[in-house]
Amino acid sequence: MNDIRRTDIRRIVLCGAGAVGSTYVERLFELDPECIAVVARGARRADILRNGVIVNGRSIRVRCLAPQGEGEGNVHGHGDAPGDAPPADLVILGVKQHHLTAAIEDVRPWVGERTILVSLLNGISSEAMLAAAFGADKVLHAFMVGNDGLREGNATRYSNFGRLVFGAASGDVHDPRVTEVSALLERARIPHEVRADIVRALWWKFMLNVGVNQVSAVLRAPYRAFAEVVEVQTLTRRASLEAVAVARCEGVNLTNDDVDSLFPILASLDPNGKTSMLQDVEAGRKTEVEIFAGTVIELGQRHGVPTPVNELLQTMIAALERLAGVYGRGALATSGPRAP
Ligand SMILES: NC(=O)C1=CN([C@@H]2O[C@H](COP(=O)(O)OP(=O)(O)OC[C@H]3O[C@@H](n4cnc5c(N)ncnc54)[C@H](OP(=O)(O)O)[C@@H]3O)[C@@H](O)[C@H]2O)C=CC1
Ligand SMILES: CC(C)(CO)C(=O)C(=O)O
Repeated sequence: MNDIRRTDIRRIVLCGAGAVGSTYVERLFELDPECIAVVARGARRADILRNGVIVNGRSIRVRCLAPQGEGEGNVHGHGDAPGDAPPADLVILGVKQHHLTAAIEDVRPWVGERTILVSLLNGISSEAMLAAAFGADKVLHAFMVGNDGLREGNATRYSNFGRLVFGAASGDVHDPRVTEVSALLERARIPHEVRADIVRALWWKFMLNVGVNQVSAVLRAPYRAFAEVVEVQTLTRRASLEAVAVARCEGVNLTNDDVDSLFPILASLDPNGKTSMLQDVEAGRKTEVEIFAGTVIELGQRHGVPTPVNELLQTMIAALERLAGVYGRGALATSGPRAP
């Protein structure tokens, strides 16, 4: 399928150095400061140029590339403009879903014929968006599991890196792109797992996020609550079971046992850590509810499957977003979890 001659991955461009993306910047910069650069414009770019990417209290002075329209007359001066560099061997996307369309345009100058694209985004749609923009032959399917990154302002803290689960949609674990990315992750000490059933695995992560992220957001529940509070578990199960039901209608063989498998994963995370969606709610940011409840509801309508729990969660999360807009994020802040 892929007749382009492949060599080691040496040039990596990352767009979206937040809770998850910044942990890749950290590991890749440790491997070789020259191999990794981030792409950012405007205030994000100014912040990275001024402070670096901050992970576990350390400022990483990673190179910051300027997207199209940003380099020319750039007040900060020392970034690289799109024309300056050859295409990347690997482009990693670490933005939220609602920023993906803009991020795709921002990384476009660094995508060449042999570039591989990997999305760290949750949900089941980012790979299709990348494939539509750049061609399916460039995209590997991927997701993160077991990481507990917490972003405060522009700094990220984590205690568990987690692992990148990835593979080719074809299921070929010997696909040259898979082999190349595996070799890079090995060198950079980034835990990873190659899966032949990556499409099903991606849906499994989607099912997890539909339950865990949304319930955490409406109940302000840190990870420990999923082990300690039976009602939190019940609500999570009910939301995730609706994702299982629509997945099965789409020909993806998730089962009710898959829902049980998500709880041990949460038990391995920082007990006081928070899902990305709870972090968004507390920071007064837009959430990714459209790719979780929104997708379950849409697929439910298509297949005649009732999705009442996700409908309620969607309404509650939309209300939280509007409340933050109307009253300010202070009205929604919590003082953090209390130990039992
Ligand atoms: N946090 C977690 O534990 C996990 C998150 N995920 C998934 O990973 C994805 C990212 O989540 P997370 O890391 O939490 O999100 P964050 O909001 O912490 O990070 C996203 C980063 O991308 C930046 N960004 C957005 N658009 C651009 C752009 N065009 N150019 C450059 N930078 C940009 C944002 O800047 P700004 O803040 O200024 O908008 C922010 O720094 C989501 O899909 C999430 O569901 C998956 C597994 C775990
Ligand atoms: C699994 C979990 C909850 C943490 O890694 C996640 O994917 C998220 O916070 O978005």
